[in-house]
Amino acid sequence: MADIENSFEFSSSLTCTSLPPPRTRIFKIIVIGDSGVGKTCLTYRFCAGKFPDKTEATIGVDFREKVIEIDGEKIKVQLWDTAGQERFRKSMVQHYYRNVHAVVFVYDVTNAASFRSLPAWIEECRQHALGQEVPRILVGNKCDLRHAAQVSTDVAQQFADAHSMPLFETSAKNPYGNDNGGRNNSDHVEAIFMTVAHKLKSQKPLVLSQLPCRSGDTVTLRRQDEEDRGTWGCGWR
Ligand SMILES: Nc1nc2c(ncn2[C@@H]2O[C@H](COP(=O)(O)OP(=O)(O)OP(=O)(O)O)[C@@H](O)[C@H]2O)c(=O)[nH]1
Ligand SMILES: [Mg+2]
Repeated sequence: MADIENSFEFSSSLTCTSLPPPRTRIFKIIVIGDSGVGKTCLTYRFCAGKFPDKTEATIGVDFREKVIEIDGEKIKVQLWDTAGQERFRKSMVQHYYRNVHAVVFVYDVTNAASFRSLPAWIEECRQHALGQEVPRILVGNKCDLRHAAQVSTDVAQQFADAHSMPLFETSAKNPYGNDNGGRNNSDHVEAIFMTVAHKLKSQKPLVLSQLPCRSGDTVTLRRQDEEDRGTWGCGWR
């Protein structure tokens, strides 16, 4: 864990004599929700492009990364796939919420209890001082099992509206949703995470303030948001 946390540290200077090495912004997105809702499958689907053959309950947290390109900038989307089971998460929880850029709440459309748990997950975010400026989205997973749905889109949409979150319904297994009465109304997993990344990029444009320098001098690179309110926590590699 220490290594991962250290990797977020921002190297604040470079010399003028050499070109700056290419840096990649990292967007840390945590994925939370009850055990079994499909967090591992969703993150795997986005990063590996397929549904995993088999999953086991996540212990602590798993990390998955994917480099995407938006408007010519390469961005590393780092998904923190957290454990839904309390016994597998309690020692790790404080690490999840450090320097988070966005939160994805997941419920299972075929499991009403997982939907009813959402206020508790939102409360956990609040307890870890996650500000309102951190984008949140709500994802109803397993839409391929639409025939077994226990949570209607209308009810989920009302909840999402009440918490100012966009709602996406999807299936990590079959993003095209051909078991939903013939309609193709699932959001694509890829599109969901790309939407979050676009939002983060537009919210936090990269602004470098560079002091005048002579050859060999050290210049300071500062992110706009660091100037705004300390550090936003966006890592670089
Ligand atoms: N039909 C269907 N099954 C899914 C889907 N996503 C996940 N599953 C199944 O749901 C079960 C749980 O999926 P996981 O991704 O391991 O769930 P999780 O939220 O990571 O669970 P924890 O790690 O315990 O928190 C597995 O058997 C998956 O195969 C989906 O979109 N459709
Ligand atoms: Mg898991």
